[in-house]
Amino acid sequence: MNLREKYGIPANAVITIAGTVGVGKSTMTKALANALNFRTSFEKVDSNPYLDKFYDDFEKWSFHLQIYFLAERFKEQKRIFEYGGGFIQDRSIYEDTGIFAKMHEEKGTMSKIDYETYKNLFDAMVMTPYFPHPDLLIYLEGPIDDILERIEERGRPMEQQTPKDYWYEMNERYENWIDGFNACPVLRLDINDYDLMKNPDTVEVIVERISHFMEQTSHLRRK
Ligand SMILES: Nc1ncnc2c1ncn2[C@@H]1O[C@H](COP(=O)(O)OP(=O)(O)O)[C@@H](O)[C@H]1O
Ligand SMILES: Nc1ncnc2c1ncn2[C@H]1C[C@H](O)[C@@H](COP(=O)(O)O)O1
Repeated sequence: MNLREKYGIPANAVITIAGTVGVGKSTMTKALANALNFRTSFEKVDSNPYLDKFYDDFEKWSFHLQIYFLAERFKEQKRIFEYGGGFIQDRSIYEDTGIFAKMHEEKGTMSKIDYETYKNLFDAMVMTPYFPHPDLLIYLEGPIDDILERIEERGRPMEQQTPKDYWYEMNERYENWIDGFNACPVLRLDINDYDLMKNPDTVEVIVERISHFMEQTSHLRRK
């Protein structure tokens, strides 16, 4: 019996992993998909044609990048629901607008007109009764200094060259955003409560928590 069966997680569940850059979403996505025998939906970083340019010049490339991410995530969303679920998704579509686009608009590195155009498109595509929300959003959180260390260790040059204040501000925005998020049930996990790198078996504890949480919130989920 695999962990999904052992803990009664529905085979068609869609679980999305949210949290700031470097917190451990991809690592968690792989571990959970492996434990539950689910498919994965990853953000493509290396093949993103705008990301490097964006980090070089936020003002010039913010709009292009947001449109690119929106299209990519929407395609992934379609793929997930065409398979009938059974997916772990690395980052939710809600973070694009709730964190990134909003932050750049408020900092002045995305124009108000571009933001409005982007937001209208996002709302028309996503915030409709026809858009299926995930069954669960797992929010990863932890001390910002630990997260900065992880960004450093991972060593993506574009992120290394970005001032630390950018990551501090993003983390703060995440904490405020998650407190008001209500598109689907949220399970918050502290990154210091598990260590999937040193001890991969801790994934079972997380699966158990997911199972317990999904049982408690089953009345809130899509049928
Ligand atoms: N539990 C952990 N302990 C130590 N390092 C970790 C842990 N989880 C992830 N990492 C490391 O932190 C970095 C960022 O993790 P990643 O999963 O890529 O984050 P994200 O997808 O949220 O940006 C990677 O180098 C990864 O190996
Ligand atoms: N919507 C986004 N706008 C700007 N930058 C974004 C967006 N989504 C992801 N990113 C960036 C942040 C990181 O540099 C990479 C990958 O994110 P990660 O949290 O490491 O998976 O893309």
